[in-house]
Amino acid sequence: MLRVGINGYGTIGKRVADAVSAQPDMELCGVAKVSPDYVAIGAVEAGYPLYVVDETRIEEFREIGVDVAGTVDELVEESDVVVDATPSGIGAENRSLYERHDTPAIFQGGEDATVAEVSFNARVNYDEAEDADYVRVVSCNTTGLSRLVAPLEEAYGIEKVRATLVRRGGDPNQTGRGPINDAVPDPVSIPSHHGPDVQTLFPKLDIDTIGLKVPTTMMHVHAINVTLENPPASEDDVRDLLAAQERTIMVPEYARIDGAGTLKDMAADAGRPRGDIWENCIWEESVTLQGSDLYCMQAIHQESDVVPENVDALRAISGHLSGPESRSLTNETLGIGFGGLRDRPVKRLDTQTADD
Ligand SMILES: NC(=O)C1=CN([C@@H]2O[C@H](COP(=O)(O)OP(=O)(O)OC[C@H]3O[C@@H](n4cnc5c(N)ncnc54)[C@H](O)[C@@H]3O)[C@@H](O)[C@H]2O)C=CC1
Ligand SMILES: O=C(OP(=O)(O)O)[C@H](O)COP(=O)(O)O
Repeated sequence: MLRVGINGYGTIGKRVADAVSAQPDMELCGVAKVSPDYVAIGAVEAGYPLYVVDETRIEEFREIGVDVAGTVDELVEESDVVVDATPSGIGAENRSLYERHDTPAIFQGGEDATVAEVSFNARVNYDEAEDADYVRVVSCNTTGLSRLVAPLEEAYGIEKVRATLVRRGGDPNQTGRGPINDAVPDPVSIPSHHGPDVQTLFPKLDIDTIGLKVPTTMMHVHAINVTLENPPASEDDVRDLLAAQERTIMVPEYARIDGAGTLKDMAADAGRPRGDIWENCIWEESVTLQGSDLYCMQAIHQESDVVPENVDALRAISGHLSGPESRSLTNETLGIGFGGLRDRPVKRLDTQTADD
């Protein structure tokens, strides 16, 4: 049984805690939190031992009826591996804490690549994490790009990737975030951090990324052009290749899903926890081949696509299951593969009787 501690219990931390709890080979030792608030109450209601980051605030937790199991130091000592899901930059500061206890750690994509020995995606380089003590799961957009690049690179070879990332302005609970009524180049300089980040997984890949932020909390949306070295005969071959990927959903035209909002609505209807969508959602109609240029658009749920990657990173770093075994166990326990759509035929609306 792998004993896992979560340091930083926010958007990513609470989802990883739930995912770890669902694994038959893992035990959640507890979660560490800074402030006594509704999220702390939720952790205790979920039955997770709660540890405090700042010892002087223990009484504040007790005042709102939250039992404290100990300090973050104790959590790190008790854990075989820690998932650090603290805000960008704090993870790097925490590395000395993990070193002091000789506890391996998984960091998140908000940290620089230098925080860990390996930047990680379960589909791309699971085996590289096996000898590491410190691993970084790449950011949500980078995870989404890498899941798309991996099968295309293997099947056709890639000459060049150009991707425009329309990034959600903030998460639903980030009330202080903007933009409110704007579309903001972010960053205005090119490339955004995502291209170099994808290269931490694919060092030889030629990729340019451009980012901008828009006022939505739903999902990120990517518009992507990949120049293939050996393009297939038809774009249906690409659709079939992408449909066969474990953490990809092809969104068919007949489902009439016209945007990120409808995807989120479907996830809620399907009863997914928090309306999460762990998979890349690629609009089937957007997959277009013009000579060797492939185009497509995909939506990435920023709050959840890295969650299965964290679970696999935990197994990779502890070395007790192979990549395929870990991915398949993670997919099965979380329910990855979207209810109604995952196993449906790839089919265009114009081949059906239009009733609309
Ligand atoms: N939210 C997103 O869309 C995604 C975030 N990430 C990355 O995941 C990491 C965490 O991001 P979020 O979960 O969004 O942040 P968040 O702000 O929702 O959660 C971070 C939590 O850590 C706590 N915290 C702050 N300082 C701490 C400390 N010293 N020790 C322990 N806990 C501390 C905060 O109070 C908060 O509860 C970042 O590196 C981010 O870039 C990666 C993919 C997607
Ligand atoms: O990892 C993320 O995005 P990113 O891949 O654009 O860095 C998350 O959506 C967090 O992004 P944020 O830095 O806008 O909070």
